[in-house]
Amino acid sequence: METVISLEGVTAELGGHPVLRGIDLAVRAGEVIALLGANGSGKSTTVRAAVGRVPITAGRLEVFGTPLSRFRDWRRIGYVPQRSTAAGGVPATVREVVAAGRLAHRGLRPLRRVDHEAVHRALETVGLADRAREPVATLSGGQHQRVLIARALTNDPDLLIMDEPLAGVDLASQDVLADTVRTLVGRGTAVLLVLHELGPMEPLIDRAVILSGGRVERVVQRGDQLPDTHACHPEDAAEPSAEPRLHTGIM
Ligand SMILES: Nc1ncnc2c1ncn2[C@@H]1O[C@H](COP(=O)(O)OP(=O)(O)OP(=O)(O)O)[C@@H](O)[C@H]1O
Repeated sequence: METVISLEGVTAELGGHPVLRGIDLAVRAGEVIALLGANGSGKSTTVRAAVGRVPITAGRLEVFGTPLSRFRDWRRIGYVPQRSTAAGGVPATVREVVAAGRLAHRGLRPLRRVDHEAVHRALETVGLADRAREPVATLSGGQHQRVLIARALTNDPDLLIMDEPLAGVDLASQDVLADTVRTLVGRGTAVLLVLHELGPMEPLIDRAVILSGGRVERVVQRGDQLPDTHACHPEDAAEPSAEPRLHTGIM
């Protein structure tokens, strides 16, 4: 299987402080990899480094066999950052936000039929084709998340990276997101997820990489015992939430 992304001994600093202290991670075509760990363990920084948003200070980082510094084929990677919204006060429709994902193809030229088809396909994948004409501002948090994922899917990426896609998302939308990931994996797409709770993603995860203090603490293969949530997020244990628990299974 092709290795779509590999990190070897990757280190990175933010604000002059070391944040990643030697991350090893490999994702192959069709795999679903979950990055887990306590708040501040370096999960977001790892995926941001993987898409070139945080410079690495040492180690090797390759995407599709090319060092990141020389990689140019960004259409092959879809990235959904943490805690963003699709609306941002802009009165755009769902279709317009998703169509922005085709800018890499079209620049500022008008969208062609093939672009519209790609947008429609992405909206169908996340179950929002029937909401295409609605303003994004009218969507729920979970639907927003699905719009952002659709935008990341418009170029049929070979690697989809999502930073906490389940955060603040209702259970019904979580199930839709899990179905979306299942569909993508069926097409051979690799998926790298930052998660706090596995929720309905759990049966899809091939490997969980648990970070601690900017290092890989351990790797858990599918079928092996995953840690419980409190082991990953001790701070969560100190403040039990009044919210109903997500169905986390072995997490
Ligand atoms: N812009 C920044 N400047 C300085 N330090 C930062 C910056 N962003 C993050 N950090 C620090 O880097 C460390 C890792 O942060 P990161 O966001 O990668 O963790 P995380 O595992 O994704 O956490 P969470 O689960 O809370 O999202 C933390 O100690 C954080 O305080």
